[in-house]
Amino acid sequence: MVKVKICGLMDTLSVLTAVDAGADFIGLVFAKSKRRITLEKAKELASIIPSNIKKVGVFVNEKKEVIEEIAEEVGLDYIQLHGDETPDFCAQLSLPIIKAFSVASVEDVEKVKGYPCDYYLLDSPHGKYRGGNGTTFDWSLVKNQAFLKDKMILAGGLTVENVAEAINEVKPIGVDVSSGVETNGVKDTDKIRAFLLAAKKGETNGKI
Ligand SMILES: O=C(O)c1ccccc1NCC(=O)[C@H](O)[C@H](O)COP(=O)(O)O
Repeated sequence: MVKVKICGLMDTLSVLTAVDAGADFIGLVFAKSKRRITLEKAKELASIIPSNIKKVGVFVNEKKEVIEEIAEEVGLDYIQLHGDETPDFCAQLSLPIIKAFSVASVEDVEKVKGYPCDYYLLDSPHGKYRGGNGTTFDWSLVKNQAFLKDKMILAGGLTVENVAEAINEVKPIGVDVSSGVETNGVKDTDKIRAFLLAAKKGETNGKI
């Protein structure tokens, strides 16, 4: 079954809803964003996430020492790098890595090759912030690419309305959402449940 990451959670009710509705990854944003949370809040939210659900810390061009200190304090399972981090930088981190890439061209997809990481999060080109902008990209750029198959988390503008279509068309190993489960910029528990239901019903690439 496809894995689902719900990103940018900032409050207890949203976290408990994502946990109850079957999320596989929960993303906590430590980068410049309207969804950025403090270290204290992150520790509080992390403490109510069961260990089978992976806690992902999202960073943009952050120092290795800062990432490692936050990861240790919060108990992160994955580091999501959403900036211009190099393959060398990814290799230096001791935790599992999700590397995010903005996809607007075939060349952008080619850049993914050679990155040492556990998952590639393929996202739309960034807007005001490096992620979480709620826009889709051309999925045809990333489908039928053998080298992406086992590691691809599809992101960018996914919603309850388009997530099943996205899964069927692209066949990623996972999907990620932030804006699509919000109402007026705030996480919406009904949308979190509906998204997880729609995503988990979608087809998979048979690898999970
Ligand atoms: O979500 C943010 O505010 C954010 C800010 C800076 C860097 C990354 C950020 N989010 C990372 C994510 O994984 C988002 O879920 C992803 O970009 C998709 O967002 P959306 O298009 O809003 O579903």
